[in-house]
Amino acid sequence: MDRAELKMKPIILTCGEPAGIGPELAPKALSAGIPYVYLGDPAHLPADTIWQEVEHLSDPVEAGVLPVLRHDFPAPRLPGQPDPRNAQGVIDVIARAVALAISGEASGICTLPINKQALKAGAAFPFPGHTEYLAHLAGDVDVVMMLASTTVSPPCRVVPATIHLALREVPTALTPDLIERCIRITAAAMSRDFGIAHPRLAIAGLNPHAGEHGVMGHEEDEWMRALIARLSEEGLALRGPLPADTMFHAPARAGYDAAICAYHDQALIPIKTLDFSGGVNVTLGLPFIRTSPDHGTAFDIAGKGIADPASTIAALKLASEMASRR
Ligand SMILES: NC(=O)C1=CN([C@@H]2O[C@H](COP(=O)(O)OP(=O)(O)OC[C@H]3O[C@@H](n4cnc5c(N)ncnc54)[C@H](O)[C@@H]3O)[C@@H](O)[C@H]2O)C=CC1
Ligand SMILES: NCC(=O)COP(=O)(O)O
Repeated sequence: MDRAELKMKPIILTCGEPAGIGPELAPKALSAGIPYVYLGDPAHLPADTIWQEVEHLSDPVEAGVLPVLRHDFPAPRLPGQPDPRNAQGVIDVIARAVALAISGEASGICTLPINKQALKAGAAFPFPGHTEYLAHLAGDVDVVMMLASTTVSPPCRVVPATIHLALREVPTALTPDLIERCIRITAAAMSRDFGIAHPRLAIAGLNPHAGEHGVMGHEEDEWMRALIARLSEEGLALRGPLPADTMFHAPARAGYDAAICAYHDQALIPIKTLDFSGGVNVTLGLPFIRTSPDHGTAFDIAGKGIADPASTIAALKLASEMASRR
């Protein structure tokens, strides 16, 4: 651990869905050597977890011990089977973590996965995911979701312009205004949080072959090219619209720092294929730092003790790097 990390305020690691693998990943990630405090119910942690309750985030805890800021839940943890009674607790933990980050007590938050369906069923959660809920908690700010690789070179960083949206709704939701906001937020965050002074962004087309000049779709010719040209004149380093199928292999990735994609799977398939265990989900545009592992609740393996903490460790490390840059 370097001096900056030693002095850094801890990151809050939110428990996420108790029935998922989150509570198993929390103690496993201690090996990263990053200061963090788990916010959740200690009764949900695996029985062999060595943990200590802290009242304040700055309370000292010995190495190898998981510091826990207690948040009691009404129901026990049944791996793989979310209990609707716990849904509101999951939501409240995220809000509590955000308050700690906004107040400056924590240097950022790293969220363990939630199960969108369980939160909707158990607490009528009105948001499709963390990203939208965090934007709301921060005062309805404009944010974008980025998934960033940490172990492949050249790096793979992708931004889905539309996020948790049915595919049939994408063409209507994908507007020049939306892509422009994604470009501006991403470019600013690449400079501020990733240390890339003049970020190069690639913009994927919506259609196969980026429309092939109207043969397979019209959005690229109707407005995407004009938007990219206008923003390029301002000095932004942009390329596109590019055919999405040929923009993610290594030589192509060497030509840009982040890709703005039209929809969820166009962005997430390449990164989860290239770097599932090292991928990190980052919300750009928030007034505080938020990262997350790139995977979900993995109910199929919850309780088996086999969940891989690599993505959580990568998420904690990235949050710590971002915090030291700020
Ligand atoms: N940031 C978040 O809160 C996220 C939440 N989700 C939610 O998670 C739920 C389940 O989503 P799925 O699409 O099934 O994706 P998933 O990532 O939970 O699981 C996909 C496959 O990957 C495996 N896997 C995932 N993480 C792993 C790990 N750390 N170690 C070993 N194997 C791992 C699982 O066992 C499963 O076979 C959904 O409700 C989804 O919305 C999904 C992605 C991110
Ligand atoms: N597929 C990515 C995902 O579901 C992450 O969503 P969020 O909870 O971070 O908004």
